This record gives sequence, C-alpha cells and structure tokens, in this order.
Amino acid sequence: MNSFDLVVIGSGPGGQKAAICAAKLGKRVAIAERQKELVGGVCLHTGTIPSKTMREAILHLTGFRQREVYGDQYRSRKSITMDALRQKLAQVSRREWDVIQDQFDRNGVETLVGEASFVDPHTIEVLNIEGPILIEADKVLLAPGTKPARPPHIPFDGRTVFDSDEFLELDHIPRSMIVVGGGVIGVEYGLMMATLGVRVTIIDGRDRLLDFCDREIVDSLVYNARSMGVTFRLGENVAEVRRVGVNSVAVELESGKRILGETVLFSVGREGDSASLNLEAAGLAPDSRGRIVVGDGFQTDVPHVYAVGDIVGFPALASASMEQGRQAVCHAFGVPARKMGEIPYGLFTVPEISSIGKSEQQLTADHVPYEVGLARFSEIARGQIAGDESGMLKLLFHRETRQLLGIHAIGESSTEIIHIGQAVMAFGGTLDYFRDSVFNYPTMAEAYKVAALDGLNKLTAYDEEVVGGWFEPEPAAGESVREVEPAEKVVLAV
Ligand SMILES: Cc1cc2nc3c(=O)[nH]c(=O)nc-3n(C[C@H](O)[C@H](O)[C@H](O)COP(=O)(O)OP(=O)(O)OC[C@H]3O[C@@H](n4cnc5c(N)ncnc54)[C@H](O)[C@@H]3O)c2cc1C
Ligand SMILES: NC(=O)c1ccc[n+]([C@@H]2O[C@H](COP(=O)([O-])OP(=O)(O)OC[C@H]3O[C@@H](n4cnc5c(N)ncnc54)[C@H](O)[C@@H]3O)[C@@H](O)[C@H]2O)c1
Repeated sequence: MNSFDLVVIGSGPGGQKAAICAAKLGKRVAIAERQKELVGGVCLHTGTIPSKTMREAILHLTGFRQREVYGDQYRSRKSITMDALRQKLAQVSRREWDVIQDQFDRNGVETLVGEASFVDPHTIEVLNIEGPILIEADKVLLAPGTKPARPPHIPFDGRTVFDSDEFLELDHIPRSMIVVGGGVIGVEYGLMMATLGVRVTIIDGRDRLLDFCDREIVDSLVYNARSMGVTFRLGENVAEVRRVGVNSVAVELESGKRILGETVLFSVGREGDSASLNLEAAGLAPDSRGRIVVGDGFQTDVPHVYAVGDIVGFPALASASMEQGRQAVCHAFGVPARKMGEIPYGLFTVPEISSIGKSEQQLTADHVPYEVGLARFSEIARGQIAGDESGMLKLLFHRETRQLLGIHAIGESSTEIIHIGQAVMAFGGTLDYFRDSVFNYPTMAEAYKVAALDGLNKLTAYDEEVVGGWFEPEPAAGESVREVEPAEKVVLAV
C-alpha cells in the first residue's frame, strides 16, 4: 500500500493550497478528487470562476458599463444567448485547470481520481471505475466542500426549477426568473439576469437582504436593482413551488401571495458534502448540515485529521478556503503561522459591493465613537470614465484616534480597491495616511483620498463649531508632533 505524509480529499481552493504547501515543506502528498479529470472543485467548475466569468460576459455583451453614457436602452449586442454567455466559461476553466494541474505536477503532488473515504483513521480508499485503491496517510486533510440544499418537496428538473449548480446549464435566457433565497448566490445570479432584461423577483425569509453587509450599501444595491426592474419579496417564506404546463412555474408564499414565472432559481444555502467520506471510520461525525467541526489550526477532534473550506462553514469563501488550507498544513507539520486577519467580502452583484471590518450598525451597537468619510464615484474622474455614477466608498474611522474600523464600497472596482484599505487597517493605520498620500490619477483608488478628506472635514467642522479649536489628536508617547500648516487647514475645510 502506498503511504503519504498527507492525503488531501477534495481539490477545491482549500485542498489545492494545502497540498501545494505540504509539498513545499518536502512532504509526500496525494490529493483525491472524484470528478474525473476535473481538479478545481466547486470553485472552478460550478461556483466562483464560472459565475464571475458569466457576469463579465453579461456586462460586456449588454454594454452595461456604457449605459451611463448612451442611456439605459444601449446594448452592445442586440441578441444575447446562453451559448454566447457560456463561450468564455470553458476557455477560462480550461486554463485555470491547466494551471492547477501543472502546479500539482511541478510540486510532485500525486493526483488520484476517485471518491475517497476512510477505511480506518489512517487508511483511505479511493474508488473509481477501475476499482478501489488503498493508501496510507499519516495526516489527512478534508476539503470536500458543499452542494446546494435541495429540499425534497421542490420539483427540481434542471430546466424550469433549478439549483445554482444547474444555472450555468440553462438552454436559453428566460423572460422571467423567480429567485428563492436572497443570499449571496441568489442576489448575484438574480442581478446578472436583471442586467440581461429578465424580469426577476427575489424572495427571502429575512426582512433584510445580505444582513452581514453595511445597510447603506445594501440599500443602494436594492435601489439599483429596483431601477433594473427587480421585485423584492422580503420576510416571505415559500410554501410551494409547482410546475405549470411546460414553461411556467407557480410559487406560493406562506402569506398567500402567488407569483408566476418562467423559471425558478432555488438557492437557499448549501450543505456539507461529507456523506461519502465515511467519517465514522475515522472517529468523526458531521453536524446536522453535513459540516465538520474544527478547532485551532483547523484540526478536528481526531488530531491527525484536519478540515478546511466550505465543509467547516463560515465564511465559506474561496478566498478564505485557500488560506485555511495553508494554515492547516502549517499546524499539522509544526510550522508557525499567524492567525488570519480580517477577511474582506466581495459580492459580484451588479454593481459589485465589497467590505471589510465593522459596519455602521455594529459600531453603533458597540457604542464606538465613529465618523464616516464618504466618496461618491460620480465625483471621482475614473468613476466618470468607467460610467459609474452611483458607486461610493465609505470609510468608518474612530473619531478620536482616526483609526480605520470598516470600509464599505459599492460600484466599479469595489472588490479590488477594498484591499488598499485592508492593508492600512491591518497595519493599524489612520485616515491621515490617505490624506497625506498621492494616488495615481485618474484611478478608483482616489476615492480613498476623497473619502478621507470628507471624514476629516467632518471632524474639523464639528470641532470648530462645538469645541472652537482645531482638532489634532494628542501624540502618543515617543511620537513626534506634526505641525499642521494653516494653509492645510484651509484645504481641509473646503
Ligand atoms: C455560485 C457560487 C459563486 C461563488 N462565488 C464566490 C466568489 O465570488 N468568491 C469567493 O471567495 N467564493 C465564492 N463562492 C464560494 C467558493 O466557491 C467556495 O468557498 C469554495 O469553492 C470552497 O472551496 P473548498 O476548498 O471547500 O472546495 P470546493 O470548491 O467546494 O470543492 C470540493 C471538491 O471536493 C470533491 N470531493 C468531495 N467529496 C469527495 C470525496 N469523497 N472524494 C474525492 N473528492 C471529493 C468535490 O468533487 C469537489 O471538487 C461561490 C460559490 C458558489 C456556489
Ligand atoms: N461573492 C462571493 O463571495 C460568493 C458568491 C456566491 C456564493 N458565495 C458563498 O456561497 C455560500 C452559499 O450561498 P447561498 O446564497 O446559497 O446561501 P446563503 O446562506 O448565503 O443564503 C440563503 C438565503 O436563503 C434564505 N432562505 C432560506 N430558506 C428560505 C425559504 N424557504 N424561503 C425564502 N428564503 C429562504 C435565507 O434567509 C438566506 O438569505 C455563501 O454563504 C457564500 O459564502 C460567495
């Protein structure tokens, strides 16, 4: 029987980075993936990468970014088909697949095709059409991911009623789509379809959409969505979904409302894909949602078994899964690793939104004295060039120390520019950094400077009005005092 220092189950982002990291440490590593010749996981084949590639295709083919200039009716292509939207998916997936497979080969990671399960705590069976093979593992890392929740009473047929994995296979763009579940997936796909002119209704059991995001940003997203014709039914639960004839679906809500549509995307969350692992043979048990509980360093209750990625639950992001994989391997092989810092969120809605740190609602609940610096993309030259009139960047900072506490953005390049603030936050920086720095021009990054000046102006205005003096925090012990020129005061105050 072949034996390895580490056997990884699942080749999504968590498993991939774990395998490469262990190989770089000089360990013998095998990675098992049940999708034949399809390393990359949900992330590469049905989730992150295809959905973002499709979004880009929609924005491109509809000419969405040019609508501010040419009007709402502008389209760069008059008729758009699912096949046209899918054209780039295969190309991007194939290239990404090549990159991952190449990394495994270069680093001597053995790829095993087949479904892996525990025989005993240190023996793994990998089963494929050629039969089972047994391998021995000193340590095991589980990264099997999740699958869409599919309640038995919902009449899925992959055509009129489908889950998010089936979405990409639609044969045509429907005239209308009812989205059940306004979580990240439902809102991302719902708004993509609305951009194509599909009549979209989003239903969610909660009163507020995306309640982990800053409220003003979500309000702005909802405003934009409504202007594209999206209807929201919030605080409503679905009682029944019924297919009507060949091309219609009726959704009945518990409140008695009835909605008729051509298609239904059912996206009410995902559950751990752990059933095939035979966890009991390793002395483990999944929770009621199929997830695996981990402690420090992503170690399970069985010390040589680790779990990372969506299978461990929150935050269930490709971005975080990769780092979890690396951290788990460091823990397993005694390599020191820093704890993960604040995780940014990037929601590829239309328009995109992104955030890191605390929201206004959290700071208010915690009684933190904060102020907001705001930049509207309509006043950023690059925003005008990119055709974004409605985006904004919000910097939340401590009123006394000026330390950055949260960053929230909606609009063009939000998911990219968030990382500028992330770095400043990670190093404990203050708003002053943005005031004092020069940014490339014209770029979206300029929004940081505009927002910082806005925030500092608010402090100044308050101070001049209420305290009657110029606000400058007391220098900390050992810190030199920076003289503020009167001219600078004038610039800040306008
Ligand atoms: C529609 C959609 C859009 C998303 N968009 C984003 C985004 O924009 N940004 C972001 O950060 N995240 C996004 N996510 C989340 C992201 O895809 C996941 O967080 C990420 O894929 C989780 O990685 P993972 O390592 O847990 O493995 P996964 O990617 O879930 O892959 C797990 C792999 O394990 C394999 N496997 C399972 N059991 C076995 C077994 N017994 N034997 C062998 N192989 C097995 C599966 O076949 C699969 O290939 C999105 C998800 C979806 C569904
Ligand atoms: N850009 C990104 O980072 C990105 C994109 C897509 C997905 N993801 C990841 O994928 C995960 C799964 O996303 P998801 O959207 O499937 O799940 P989710 O848990 O985020 O959302 C499910 C939503 O469905 C609602 N819901 C549940 N049952 C309902 C019912 N019967 N009727 C009406 N509403 C109901 C819930 O209130 C919730 O808002 C996310 O947690 C996220 O981490 C990330």
